[in-house]
Amino acid sequence: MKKYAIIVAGGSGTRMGAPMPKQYLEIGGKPILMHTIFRFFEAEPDIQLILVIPEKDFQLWKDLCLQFSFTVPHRLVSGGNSRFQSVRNGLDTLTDLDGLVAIHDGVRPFVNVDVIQESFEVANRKGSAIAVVALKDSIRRLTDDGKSVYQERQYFRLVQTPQTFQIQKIKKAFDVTELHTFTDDATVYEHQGWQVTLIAGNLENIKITTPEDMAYAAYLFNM
Ligand SMILES: Nc1ccn([C@@H]2O[C@H](COP(=O)(O)OP(=O)(O)OP(=O)(O)O)[C@@H](O)[C@H]2O)c(=O)n1
Ligand SMILES: C[C@](O)(CO)[C@H](O)COP(=O)(O)O
Repeated sequence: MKKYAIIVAGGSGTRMGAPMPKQYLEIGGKPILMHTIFRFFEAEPDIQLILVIPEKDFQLWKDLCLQFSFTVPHRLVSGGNSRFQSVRNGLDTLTDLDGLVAIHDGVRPFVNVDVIQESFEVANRKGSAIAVVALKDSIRRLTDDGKSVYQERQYFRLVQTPQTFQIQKIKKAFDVTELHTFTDDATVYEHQGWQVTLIAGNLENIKITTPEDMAYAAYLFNM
């Protein structure tokens, strides 16, 4: 069973507000994206890696690979205007319908190797494997009339990536879905009437989003 990973990094990082898209910012002296790609290579050395970035950044990325002597094999695919479209562009390049694909945010460099391996193992058996973590805080739901309602947190999970699937199914789900407002791949899959399987993610697997996350990421890197 062949394994693929689509690393989506086609965003512009508006919430980070940095001079360049956050996926190219450095942690521990190396661009975030290189740490992320390396985790997948470490977990599955035979994996086929697909990196989705804006076409205008292809040269920048190639220059960074030279500058940092980054030699993990991967191929580049052009990003789209939304995360959904970037994932779809990556999936469109996959022809091996019998394989498995992990879809992962380029800005989650602290994913555990164990989580990646388990996601492939579970997706092979069940069709999908979605990394999630339990909440530590209490939560409340806001209502339209300006109030809030207590929620039982044991029924909730924070959803991370990787989200790993049998290629045939996730390709079909993305092909037939016209609504592009889904915020993750599990929801696109589920929209076909297929139930997703959850696996335990790791708490450090944060999505680097805002400037405070950079300081926390530096701390996690040095742990
Ligand atoms: N058109 C897009 C938008 C997002 N992403 C990727 O999806 C992941 C999660 O998105 P997010 O954290 O929201 O990244 P940005 O869109 O860059 O951030 P922002 O919303 O602050 O602009 C990131 O790795 C991002 O690069 C993508 O591949 N293509
Ligand atoms: C896919 C994701 O990281 C799961 O938590 C999240 O939905 C991405 O959201 P974003 O708003 O595109 O960053």
